[in-house]
Amino acid sequence: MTGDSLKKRKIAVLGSRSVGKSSLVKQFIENHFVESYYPTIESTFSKSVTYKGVEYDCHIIDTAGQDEYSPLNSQHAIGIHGYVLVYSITSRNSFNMIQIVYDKIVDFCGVSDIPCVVVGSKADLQQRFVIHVLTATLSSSRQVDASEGEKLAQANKAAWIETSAKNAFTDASMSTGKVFELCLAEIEKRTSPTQTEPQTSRCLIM
Ligand SMILES: Nc1nc2c(ncn2[C@@H]2O[C@H](COP(=O)(O)OP(=O)(O)OP(=O)(O)O)[C@@H](O)[C@H]2O)c(=O)[nH]1
Repeated sequence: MTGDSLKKRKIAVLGSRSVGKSSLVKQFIENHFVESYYPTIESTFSKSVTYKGVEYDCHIIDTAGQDEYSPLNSQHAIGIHGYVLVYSITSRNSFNMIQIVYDKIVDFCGVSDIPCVVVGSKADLQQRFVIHVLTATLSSSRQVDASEGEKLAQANKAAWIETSAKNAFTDASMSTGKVFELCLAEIEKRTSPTQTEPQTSRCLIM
């Protein structure tokens, strides 16, 4: 298949600082995990992904961490087909940011329904809980229950998954590939077969 015949899909990865956005993307693209933390400015990666027998040329934009005051960068809204919104299961604040970011995208794009997957990252830290219980130290690292993540996603008609960039290799249920498959599924649900540009009702004055 030539590059031209691939379906291009642009996916933006957004969320608070240090939730593991870059680690998720790096694990998916390069199959490795880095323990050290280097704040991201912005990076774009490409990968060809086959989903339901169709090959997609995915451009994944790893963005800088957001807070409630960060304005949505227009480059993270215009021409974007789908979103991966990441919180860490160990940070309640990062979970609260998901609705804020989602609402900013909806406001900017002027459409009420955007293709989106909500991701609870660092799910391996939940396993540390078990170790703590066994050693009777009883301190959980989890601050956000899976059911809360699922409920938030449902309320916004988004997909939801928990994952771990750290354990993606050793635990298939934490695969980072599944995140991007879910995102493609959300995009395809809302895309007509002839449509190449993402849906937006925003009027732009150039
Ligand atoms: N235990 C664990 N640590 C993780 C995981 N993903 C990321 N981390 C760690 O969390 C820290 C932040 O990860 P990054 O991927 O740089 O986070 P980010 O969201 O891209 O951060 P910004 O660039 O500030 O937006 C790093 O020290 C990572 O090693 C994970 O799945 N499990």
